[in-house]
Amino acid sequence: MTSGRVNPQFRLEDQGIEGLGNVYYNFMEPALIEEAIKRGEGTLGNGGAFLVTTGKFTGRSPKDKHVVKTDSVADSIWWENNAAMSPEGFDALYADMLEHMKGKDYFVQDLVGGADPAYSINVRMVTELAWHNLFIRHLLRRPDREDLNEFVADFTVINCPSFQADPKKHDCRSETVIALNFDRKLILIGGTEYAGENKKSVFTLLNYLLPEKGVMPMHCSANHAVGNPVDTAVFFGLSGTGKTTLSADPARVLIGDDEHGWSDRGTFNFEGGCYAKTINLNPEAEPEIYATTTKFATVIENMVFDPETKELDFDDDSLTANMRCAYPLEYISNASKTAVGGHPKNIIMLTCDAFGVLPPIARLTPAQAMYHFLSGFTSKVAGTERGVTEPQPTFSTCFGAPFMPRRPEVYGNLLREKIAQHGATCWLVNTGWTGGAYGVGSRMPIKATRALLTAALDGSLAEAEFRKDPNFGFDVPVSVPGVAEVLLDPRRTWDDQEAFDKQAAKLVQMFAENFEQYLPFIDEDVKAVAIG
Ligand SMILES: Nc1ncnc2c1ncn2[C@@H]1O[C@H](COP(=O)(O)OP(=O)(O)O)[C@@H](O)[C@H]1O
Ligand SMILES: C=C(OP(=O)(O)O)C(=O)O
Ligand SMILES: [Mn+2]
Repeated sequence: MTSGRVNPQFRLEDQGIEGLGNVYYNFMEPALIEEAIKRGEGTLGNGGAFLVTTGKFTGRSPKDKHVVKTDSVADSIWWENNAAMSPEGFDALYADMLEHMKGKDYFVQDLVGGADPAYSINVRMVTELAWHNLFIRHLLRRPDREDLNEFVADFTVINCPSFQADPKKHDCRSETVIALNFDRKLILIGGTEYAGENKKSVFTLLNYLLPEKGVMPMHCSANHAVGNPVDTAVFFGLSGTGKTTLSADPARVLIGDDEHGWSDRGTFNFEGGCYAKTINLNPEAEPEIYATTTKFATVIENMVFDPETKELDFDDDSLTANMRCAYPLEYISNASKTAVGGHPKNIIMLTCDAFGVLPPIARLTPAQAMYHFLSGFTSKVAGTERGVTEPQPTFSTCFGAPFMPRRPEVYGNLLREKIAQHGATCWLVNTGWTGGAYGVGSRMPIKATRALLTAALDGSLAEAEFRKDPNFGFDVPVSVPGVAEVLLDPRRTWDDQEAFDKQAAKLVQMFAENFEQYLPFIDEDVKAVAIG
């Protein structure tokens, strides 16, 4: 039996996917929740939120993600960063997955990635879980209902958590698999229930496709000034650095919280929703995101709650530190209706420095911006990736290495050209530790980060007095209204200043060692600002 709305010429059977049980096409939120509850996938929460747990996998499995090594992509994929799968392995994987799917019910959402129609792709998401269908309906962009009658997918994603891959037969690493095949226009996901794999696999796809069209794909959030989309800011950052938190600024219009493109026409969100961390979510510091946790159909993933009152416990990380809520963009009251913005006037590179060495804000020259973009220094926070249980320093190039199929210089050069063309001002913002490293100091207060960002974005910070940082060579403001002066100089926040100097020297050394790999590819002016 099939139900729902679908292009009669583009059913799963037309794609060669046959023999399934019931197929539910493009169900809307209430019907998806009914189906999910019927199947015991989760329970209803306050305000009609939907509460789920995901079992063993509560974060991404980057090591289980593979790109299929077909002739057409063999020369353009950065294989040192993307595990290969043979075309034969993929064909066997696909055949076995289709066999496994036989007789089972599936949910289909026909969606769009990219708010600018000039650069968007149609994505069909086929999911075993009704709530995954709800999740991805929030996260990607929903076409008008009437347009579904003509929808044809450019790419299809099949997500089947109950399927277990066979490393020998399928040329993968474990029973969990995420396999991207650019020739077959297919992404197969098996053996994990973590919802983030759905959205990040589409992101990876766009990161491959868009550079060929001259569009810079970015792991960043974005917002613009009220009434003035030309005044756009983007916030690059690896998971946990504050993209979602800091872009939801009540004084600005939210374009999106995670993935954007920068074309000759300006910036555009790839997505139509947000995926926020809820650990220690505080209604005073983050009221907009907090409010979404009791809105209809918001997906609450891996949060502990009181079975009687369904009150969520924001401090209980016993299931994972990576507990999340997923909601459509419009649940943030000041979100953009179009999800597009201008050319970024300001580019913020967020880092979460668990060493407590980097200043809370620094102004970067274009060459320094390129240096930090390629370096991508931050700490992985607990939970988002399997096996990470406390902050772990890492260099994740382009602030998103797990999602970058091409070589870093492809993205670096594109960004460089666009910064030069549009004269964007670049900043490095540390949302990590102050007053000592992780274990001694504490996380930068959100209020201070917000005040610094406000000053950077409204132009007042440009007027401040700056000092040159002795370790990194960038400009650091000496004082900013509304922020304790001592915070601006990390060395002064440490009790033991010699210990700071040692830690700083160690970090400079780490930067230098990591950057060696980029030296053959970069311009002289970037080489000149390379530290260490
Ligand atoms: N100074 C700060 N700036 C931004 N986030 C902070 C800060 N201090 C603590 N946090 C917390 O860090 C986390 C940042 O996560 P999030 O915004 O979801 O990052 P991302 O979207 O980049 O993955 C949130 O849980 C937020 O409450
Ligand atoms: C969903 C994710 O993104 P982020 O933490 O950047 O919001 C993720 O990394 O799994
Ligand atoms: Mn985020």
